[in-house]
Amino acid sequence: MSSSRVRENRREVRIHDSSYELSTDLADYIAELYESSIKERGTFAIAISGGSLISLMRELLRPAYTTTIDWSKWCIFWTDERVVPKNHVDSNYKLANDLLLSMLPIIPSHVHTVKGTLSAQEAASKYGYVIRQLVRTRVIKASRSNDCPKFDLILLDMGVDGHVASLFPNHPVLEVKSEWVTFIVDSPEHPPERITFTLSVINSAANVVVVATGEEKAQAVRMAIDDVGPEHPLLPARMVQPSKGKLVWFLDNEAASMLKRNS
Ligand SMILES: O=C1O[C@H](COP(=O)(O)O)[C@@H](O)[C@H](O)[C@H]1O
Repeated sequence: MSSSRVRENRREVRIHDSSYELSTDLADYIAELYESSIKERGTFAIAISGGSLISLMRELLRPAYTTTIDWSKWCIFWTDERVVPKNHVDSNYKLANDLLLSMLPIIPSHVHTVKGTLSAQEAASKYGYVIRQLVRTRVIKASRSNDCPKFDLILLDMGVDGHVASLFPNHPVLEVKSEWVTFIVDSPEHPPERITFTLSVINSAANVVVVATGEEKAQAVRMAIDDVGPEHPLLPARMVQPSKGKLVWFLDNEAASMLKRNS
């Protein structure tokens, strides 16, 4: 059992030998951030993504966490959602609910889902409004340097092409700075209609985690972390650079296999 960590400024890269070790470390890290948020302000505002992240988070279902965490303090949001009904197989909410949330005593009104029955534009605007209200009532902190929400933790799962949330490489959505939540109707990956946090919101968080596992993600991990490939300047994973917060990458050996420090 081994793992390695490289820290520089406010970025850390954790590389694990197995997905079991990765998920254990991830659960410990989430629990640590939960504790410090509770001490600081009594609430934990966490935004989750879809994809393989959710299976990796299932370590939180172990009694070590279920019995020690006060789940009533958790407020859950989505970094992105596909514009489909909540019971649709493509729904990020359904994935998280089926594999994780339904097994935890989280207060239903603290689970802030996206209305997938509206148009993408309406769903994004409504979700932005919900977040605005919760910033006003201090459920979510506000950033001091801009007017953005400052989530206690944003959990991203990087796709093979280097996308995070529903921010895709070289897509005009990467330029949206004035909105907190925006929408796309031409996602390169199915389904086409999605809503997503903008980079402004992601980079205003107090803590951001990016998870990537598997050899097929190694190239994008290299481009994002080693900052190579100037031919792809608009790689979303590389654009995740919290302005004041901390960024931690959680990788397995396969995803880390092309990193400079690994060769
Ligand atoms: O479409 C999406 O994909 C990513 C990554 O998914 P994976 O299957 O490559 O792990 C996900 O994090 C994002 O939230 C989602 O909407």
